[in-house]
Amino acid sequence: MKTAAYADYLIQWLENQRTELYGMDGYTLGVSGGIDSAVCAHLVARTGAPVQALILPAEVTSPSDVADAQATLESAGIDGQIISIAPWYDLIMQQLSPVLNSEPERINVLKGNLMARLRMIALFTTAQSHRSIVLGTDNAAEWLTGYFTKFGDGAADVLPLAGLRKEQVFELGRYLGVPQSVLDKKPSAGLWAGQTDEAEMGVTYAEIDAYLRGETVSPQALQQIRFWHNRSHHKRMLPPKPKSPDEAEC
Ligand SMILES: Nc1ncnc2c1ncn2[C@@H]1O[C@H](COP(=O)(O)OP(=O)(O)OC[C@H]2O[C@@H]([n+]3cccc(C(=O)O)c3)[C@H](O)[C@@H]2O)[C@@H](O)[C@H]1O
Ligand SMILES: Nc1ncnc2c1ncn2[C@@H]1O[C@H](COP(=O)(O)OP(=O)(O)OP(=O)(O)O)[C@@H](O)[C@H]1O
Ligand SMILES: [Mg+2]
Repeated sequence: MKTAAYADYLIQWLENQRTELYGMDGYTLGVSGGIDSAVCAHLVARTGAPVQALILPAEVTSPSDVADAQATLESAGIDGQIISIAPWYDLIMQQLSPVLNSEPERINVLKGNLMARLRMIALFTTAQSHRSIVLGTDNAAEWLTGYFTKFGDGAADVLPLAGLRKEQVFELGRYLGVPQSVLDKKPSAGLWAGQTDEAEMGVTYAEIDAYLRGETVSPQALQQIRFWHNRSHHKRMLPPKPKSPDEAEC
């Protein structure tokens, strides 16, 4: 990758989407303390357009991630706000408890998906009030595996990192000046204590990246990549629509 040239391309691409496709004034994004949102923050900072950056910790969010998110904003030269989603989460879980299955599968994932969707609400509400577009931070590895919450962090107006393998996101991060603490940490959705992407998916980003480069990967890695890819087709498509009465000749 010609890193500097690709960074310039992405900055211009973002501006084209914002002005020509959407006709909007700025950008809104969530900044977690992880590499994907850090790269996005640096890219939008370099457009010169207004940016609303939100740090949205839940109760499970570690203080070090919040500190890394703040360091990210400082390094990008943009202001941000810290807004806790914990009270919203507690209220929704409490009010929904009568209708929730009392023994759901993957309870951590269910709770984490609620957090991701609460962040989506915060971002779209803020974006609309500023006439901004919402950035999604998914990269090519996450898109392939569907490793995001449908209508949560997967909900966005643009996906600037969707063409980048994880290794390329790091490369861009180093070039753009993302803080070292962010570059050094293991990718995590931060949806429960100790969660890492690679442990949950059962495959490393190095292996997913190798697959994306078209290289041969181990049978175990291939099995896991196929498993995650096949279970997530529904996330990469628009909701199916039936024929109209005219089309169905009814
Ligand atoms: N066949 C099917 N199997 C399961 N769900 C199906 C479905 N067809 C439609 N659906 C719909 O999709 C929903 C499930 O999809 P979804 O809600 O996305 O849930 P799901 O894919 O089960 O969970 C999200 C995954 O993404 C990870 N994640 C989430 C958020 C952020 C990050 C990160 O890296 O930061 C990672 C998270 O740890 C978890 O592994 C169902 O409620 C249903 O409405
Ligand atoms: N605590 C948070 N505050 C604000 N936004 C968040 C928070 N947690 C997650 N997000 C949003 O959800 C996105 C998806 O999370 P994800 O973990 O995939 O990316 P990341 O944390 O930026 O990088 P990495 O995958 O390396 O951890 C983030 O990029 C960010 O936009
Ligand atoms: Mg993360």
